[in-house]
Amino acid sequence: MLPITLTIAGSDSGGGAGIQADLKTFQELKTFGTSVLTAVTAQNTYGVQAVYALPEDFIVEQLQSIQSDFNVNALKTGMLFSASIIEAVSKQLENVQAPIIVDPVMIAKGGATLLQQEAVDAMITHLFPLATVLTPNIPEAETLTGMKIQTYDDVEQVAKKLLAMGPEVIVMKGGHFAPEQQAAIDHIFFKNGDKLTLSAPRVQTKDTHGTGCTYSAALTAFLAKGLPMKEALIEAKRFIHAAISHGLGIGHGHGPTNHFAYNTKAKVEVEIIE
Ligand SMILES: Nc1ncnc2c1ncn2[C@@H]1O[C@H](COP(=O)(O)OP(=O)(O)O)[C@@H](O)[C@H]1O
Ligand SMILES: Cc1ncc(COP(=O)(O)O)c(N)n1
Repeated sequence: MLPITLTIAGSDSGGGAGIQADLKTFQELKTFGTSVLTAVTAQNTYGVQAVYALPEDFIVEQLQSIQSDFNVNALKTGMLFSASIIEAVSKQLENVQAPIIVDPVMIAKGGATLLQQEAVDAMITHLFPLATVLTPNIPEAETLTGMKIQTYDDVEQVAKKLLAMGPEVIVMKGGHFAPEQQAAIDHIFFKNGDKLTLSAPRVQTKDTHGTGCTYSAALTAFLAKGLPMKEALIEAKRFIHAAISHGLGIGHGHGPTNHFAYNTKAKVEVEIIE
């Protein structure tokens, strides 16, 4: 049976992030992608020009349509925008057995708000207890904990605080951390105390629109296919690294990543430190 994946996120008209990045990634990884739209953005590689959030009832309606027909093998959340959307979605996910990957999307690379300030608490209260994996970038992790991250020690302390909020695994994504380093390093912390560090060469490029969405979608797809957690994390890192390394030169601003690359280009070596 084809694994079924689900993304609950916002639409990016420019096709590089949000629902579009997720579905492209799900498809490349040979899973059957389904989607629940929370908001529609007018967006391109320059930034977000407008945001239109959908009514909570209609978001729940979409989710019910999927839940009443499909056996979803893994799902992710992306842009959830408001506290009321988070509450409605979380309620609907309460009895889900499949892995839930929460990408706590807050601010687009161009600075547009994708999560209202007062929604941060709702996310912590309602969604984090349901999360299998949480994938914050550094600014998101700082906002969620109210702590500053400057050193590796800070990364670990913040991750511990996030683990206490409910998720089983915290992926502290390194795209924004120590940009002077030659590597893009993700530090991963597990509830049982295990740690995993995944490092890949940092690519000098401005085409990083949708990296977080694409990464969490790849992780969702690999988990849907039944890979054990650590293998899924390693393959997701390979997927995003290939996508960033082979930019498509699309648009005039911060371009999208290449969702084809994992399947069409040589695989990069990810350094694994356990
Ligand atoms: N320039 C880069 N070169 C290689 N990998 C990168 C680069 N920027 C981000 N990554 C990787 O992409 C993934 C998404 O990270 P990040 O950019 O921090 O997330 P977000 O898009 O949510 O801000 C992580 O695995 C990170 O290490
Ligand atoms: C609809 C939508 N969802 C999420 C993002 C975040 O994108 P990025 O991965 O570049 O931070 C975005 N720009 N638009």
